Amino acid sequence: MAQADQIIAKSADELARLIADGGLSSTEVTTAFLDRIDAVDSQVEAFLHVDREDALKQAGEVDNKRSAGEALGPLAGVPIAVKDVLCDETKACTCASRMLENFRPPYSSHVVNRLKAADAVLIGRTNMDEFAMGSSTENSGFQKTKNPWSLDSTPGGSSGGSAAAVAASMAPLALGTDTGGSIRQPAGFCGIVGLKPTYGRVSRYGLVAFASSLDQVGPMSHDVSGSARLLQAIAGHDPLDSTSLPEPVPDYLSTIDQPIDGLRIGICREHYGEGLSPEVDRAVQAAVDTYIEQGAEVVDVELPHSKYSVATYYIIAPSEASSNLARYDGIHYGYRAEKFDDMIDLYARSRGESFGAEVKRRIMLGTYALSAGYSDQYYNKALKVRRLIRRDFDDAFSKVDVILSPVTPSPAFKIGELADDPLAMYLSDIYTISANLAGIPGISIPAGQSESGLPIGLQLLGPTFGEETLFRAARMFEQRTDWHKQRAALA
Ligand SMILES: NC(=O)C[C@H](N)C(=O)O
Repeated sequence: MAQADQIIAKSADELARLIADGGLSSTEVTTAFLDRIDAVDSQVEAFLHVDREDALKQAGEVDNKRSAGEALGPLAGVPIAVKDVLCDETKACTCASRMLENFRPPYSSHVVNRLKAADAVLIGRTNMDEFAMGSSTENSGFQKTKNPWSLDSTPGGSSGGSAAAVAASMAPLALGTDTGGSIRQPAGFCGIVGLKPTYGRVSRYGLVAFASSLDQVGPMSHDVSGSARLLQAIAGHDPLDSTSLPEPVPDYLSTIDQPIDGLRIGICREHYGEGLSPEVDRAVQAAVDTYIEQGAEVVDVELPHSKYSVATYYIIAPSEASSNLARYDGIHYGYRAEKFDDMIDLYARSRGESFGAEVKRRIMLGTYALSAGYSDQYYNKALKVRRLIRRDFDDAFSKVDVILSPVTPSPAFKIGELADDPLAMYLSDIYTISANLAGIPGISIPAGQSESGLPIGLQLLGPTFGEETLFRAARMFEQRTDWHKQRAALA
């Protein structure tokens, strides 16, 4: 194997350690990943923007710091792909929308600043569903990202570019965002690890808002240690986000290899009914057996309101989106229509010409749900159901440490398969959405493969601030299996 092939096959944790010890320079590592992008991204289309020179400059700075004996951050020299919804003042931030095609943010997001402070190399900006609305990355205003395991399948979404970048070994780490499953679902479809943190664990400052009470930024990687290392760098209180919480951040990496004695795994029987593909069902049952072999106890839990989670989400998320996206009016910033009659016409044309169909659908749904005379019936009622969903989880976590479930009802669907059926697309988030409504953390880990060779994910949900438990429990599975070592066979 050539040196570059060996580098891109390594996990983020191995790379971080090798660079820190001087076994590899960041320039070597970054070059290997940039070359991989050059070789395969024309097939995968995971990136919207890669600046080779800039990435190598960042890598060179890390190498110089190292040779000067200066202290290095925890991600020193490790390349990371960033979803194009997180502001970086040195780059355009498009949210994969024509509306923001030329938008250069005047400031950087908290997480981008944290990555820079951790000495990471920001290698490129990844594709996504427009404004994070979607589950397949087909709603991007620019390109359709392919699943590296099967180029005619979607990578999931909305963080499909980030998931595909990691799965295709174009970056060892990526940042995604998760409003209703947008980290966990693409991680599941692409055979990688993805974690949605507790709401408030990671600052949303500089994250372009979709649904502010649900959005969280989180890590994506090949294995659990990569996500733990990345979360460590971005978690913690930020006074610039009033919803960020001052809870201390544990040292995730130091406990990750400690198995949880007598782990209590909650299973909700309702998760295993109609609509679940037999292949996913089998993989999840096999995962349960793997835990039982390690002394875990399986406990039935009830989540009686989770059947309302998709309906609840598709009122609350579009309502917040309709308000958040009101700022794109063609005047303040963003796309402006060339021809218009008056101000109202300018608003209408600018929005009409630059937003895609799904964004328009969500704005209309949300505006309707919030409108006078309907808000009690829809929005306010959805808030009450959200509270009940949260309460179900509180009850469940008084009995168990984690709740185990599929990530999605089936492995990755084909490009175009659900594109004309928004409801079917919304249902692909059925297992992930309730965690966002409840604000709790969830992790998706590789746990199997379908007969046609597509990855199958496993989800573990934890109580508020239970990320450490999730990492340890996920690592117990990883130590007994090698799904996380499988790589997509791209030429
Ligand atoms: N943004 C997300 O978390 C994904 C979800 N499928 C949505 O379209 O809202």
